[in-house]
Amino acid sequence: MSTLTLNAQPASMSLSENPFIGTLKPPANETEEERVQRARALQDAQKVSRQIDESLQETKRLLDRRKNGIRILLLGQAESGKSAVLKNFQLAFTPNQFRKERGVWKTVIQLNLLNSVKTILNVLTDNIDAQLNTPPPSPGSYSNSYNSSKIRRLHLGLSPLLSMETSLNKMLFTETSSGSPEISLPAGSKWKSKLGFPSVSRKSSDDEEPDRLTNSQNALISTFSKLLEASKEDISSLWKDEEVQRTLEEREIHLRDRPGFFLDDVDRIASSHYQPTDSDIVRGRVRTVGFEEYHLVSESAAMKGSEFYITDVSGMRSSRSSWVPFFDDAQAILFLVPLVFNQMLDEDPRVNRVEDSLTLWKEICANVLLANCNIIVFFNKMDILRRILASGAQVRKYVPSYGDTPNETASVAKYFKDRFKAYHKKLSPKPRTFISHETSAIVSGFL
Ligand SMILES: Nc1nc2c(ncn2[C@@H]2O[C@H](COP(=O)(O)OP(=O)(O)OP(=O)(O)O)[C@@H](O)[C@H]2O)c(=O)[nH]1
Ligand SMILES: [Mg+2]
Repeated sequence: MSTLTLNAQPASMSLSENPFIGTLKPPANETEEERVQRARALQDAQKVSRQIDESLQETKRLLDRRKNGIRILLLGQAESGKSAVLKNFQLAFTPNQFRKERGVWKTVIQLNLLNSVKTILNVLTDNIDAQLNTPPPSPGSYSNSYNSSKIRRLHLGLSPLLSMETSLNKMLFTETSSGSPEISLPAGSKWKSKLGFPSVSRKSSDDEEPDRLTNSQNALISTFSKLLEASKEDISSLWKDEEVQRTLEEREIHLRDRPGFFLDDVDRIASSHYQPTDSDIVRGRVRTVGFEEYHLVSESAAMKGSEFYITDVSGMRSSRSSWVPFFDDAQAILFLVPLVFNQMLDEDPRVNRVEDSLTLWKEICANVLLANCNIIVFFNKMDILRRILASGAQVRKYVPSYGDTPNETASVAKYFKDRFKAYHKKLSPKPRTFISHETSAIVSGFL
């Protein structure tokens, strides 16, 4: 480290030769008072010099330690599963630390659950509006069990919970510029500190420690949980209602494939005594804003002392230019590609998710800063791909070049793998091996 050796004082240099301290030499005709002042200034200067030396030593020690660790950068579009992979690393290498955070996920997961409820209510309300504006094809042909008065009653019943959800989101999370209804995480794990759990990340795009929640804010969280419990039956019957399921199907809204889906577990999650499981935490959705680096020191005896430095970033299109400073340091990049060929980007509903991943992939492959970096592709969300294909969706409808290739999981995965591999070969500045895995990052323990 040239800057370290340039700034450090050579051991052979005496204090009086030090140019910094040398300016404190006694002037001619110095009075006693001036001499005392100068001695004090000299002592202060020596103290500062020692502190600088110590901090340089500490920086060097940390840099050496970091060099021996495994430095991983997680990349991929928003919702590709980067934070889910990070949580899997935590679960695999630092399970005790991971489980200590269990409590802070309760509120997040309960808010995720309510987000799905809001989506259903919005769809039903839109549906009723549409029916009111269009006369039925034949009298009585709309037999909607969730008619407008039922929806209004449901809205009314859930309104204290919904308004409390708005307050909680404001209190704990960041509003995104995309206007997304999802909860967003202000630069990593700082929200966990708010909820009383000390941050474990090394550095992030927001290093300010937030204030802990006040008693009244904690009371709000606990009231929210109790209100949710009181609404459990309403939520459960809403989700199980056949008419609701049919409406969602007609509108092609597949809630199970969306981030933070917990409606199949209402009874368990909407209980005030609910404790999230490992799998719940991995599935919990909080959109990453900015970046955060996590330092993991393996807790297992087999890998004792192994260290990982994992950087998790936001995958939003508007955030991707801020990834570049991390390229220099990364030893390995895990590049997440969710194979959800029938989904569009939230940020731009005209852009297909897999096409966006391919565009991003080409840029990453061609980047000269990453010429020596190992890049591993995780073709993620394989469980969702299987569900999409089982529902009968045809790949060629969304990706015309797929043509008449069989519409089944293995063929679809191979087709996309071949495309990513071809660009990797064509665009890499130097030859390197293409490595990929098919993953479902919500399956805890997949690593
Ligand atoms: N079904 C399924 N869900 C997944 C999988 N991987 C991630 N998810 C879920 O998809 C959602 C988005 O995952 P995240 O890990 O938050 O995505 P991200 O890439 O960190 O997204 P940003 O922070 O917005 O950049 C979460 O609710 C995850 O639980 C998967 O393989 N299968
Ligand atoms: Mg994330």
